[in-house]
Amino acid sequence: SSSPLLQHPTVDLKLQMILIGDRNVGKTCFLERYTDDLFREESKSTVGIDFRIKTVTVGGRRIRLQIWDTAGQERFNSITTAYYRNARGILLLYDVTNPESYRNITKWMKLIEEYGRSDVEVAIVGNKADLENVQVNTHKARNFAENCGFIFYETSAKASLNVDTVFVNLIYKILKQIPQPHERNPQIRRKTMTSQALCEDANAKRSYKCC
Ligand SMILES: Nc1nc2c(ncn2[C@@H]2O[C@H](COP(=O)(O)OP(=O)(O)OP(=O)(O)O)[C@@H](O)[C@H]2O)c(=O)[nH]1
Repeated sequence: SSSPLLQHPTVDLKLQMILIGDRNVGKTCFLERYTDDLFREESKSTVGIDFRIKTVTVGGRRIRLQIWDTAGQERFNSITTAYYRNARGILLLYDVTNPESYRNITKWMKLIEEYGRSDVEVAIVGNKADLENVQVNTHKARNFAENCGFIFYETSAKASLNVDTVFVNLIYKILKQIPQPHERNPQIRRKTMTSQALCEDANAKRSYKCC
């Protein structure tokens, strides 16, 4: 059996992310577009939890992503919330043609607050933006997300709109919290640690109560 280093000779970092949101908003399709660049009209409802792996290079760092896809049905919450605590990034999806899925964002945020890491980075994602009968106001949704300090995008898994962009932006935000591994130069090391300490302080003060 080879060492983990030999198995992943080029990976600098492993990150876990999780997709949450109401059933049928397109979480599985969104993830499949990202990892396999495909789209299914007949996507099956997720039972419990599933994951996919993707390796990407962001900011010059090779990152192995483990991305969890959860069932939107409430009866699975006791299973899926157990995966929140290892996730550095959460993608909270709603369907732009379904106002109820947007209103339920606050319910999902309560679960993030209860089960997630205090320094988790969140993206609010309005999916199915390819459809014509959009019912959720883009500006209101964006304002809401940005007031919470979250990333915001409208996306389409079907038309392949902004799917990569959401992940890249989220990864950049997460990387800001993680010191670079070039710790040989003490000058750089001190700087990195200071900025990380500042980040941690800012995160400690952050609360979703603003929303
Ligand atoms: N038009 C359009 N349809 C989409 C898009 N994304 C997903 N769908 C459709 O929406 C339906 C539900 O997609 P899923 O990915 O299974 O939804 P989910 O959020 O994973 O659902 P659960 O597993 O039940 O929580 C499927 O019929 C998809 O084809 C999109 O961007 N545009």
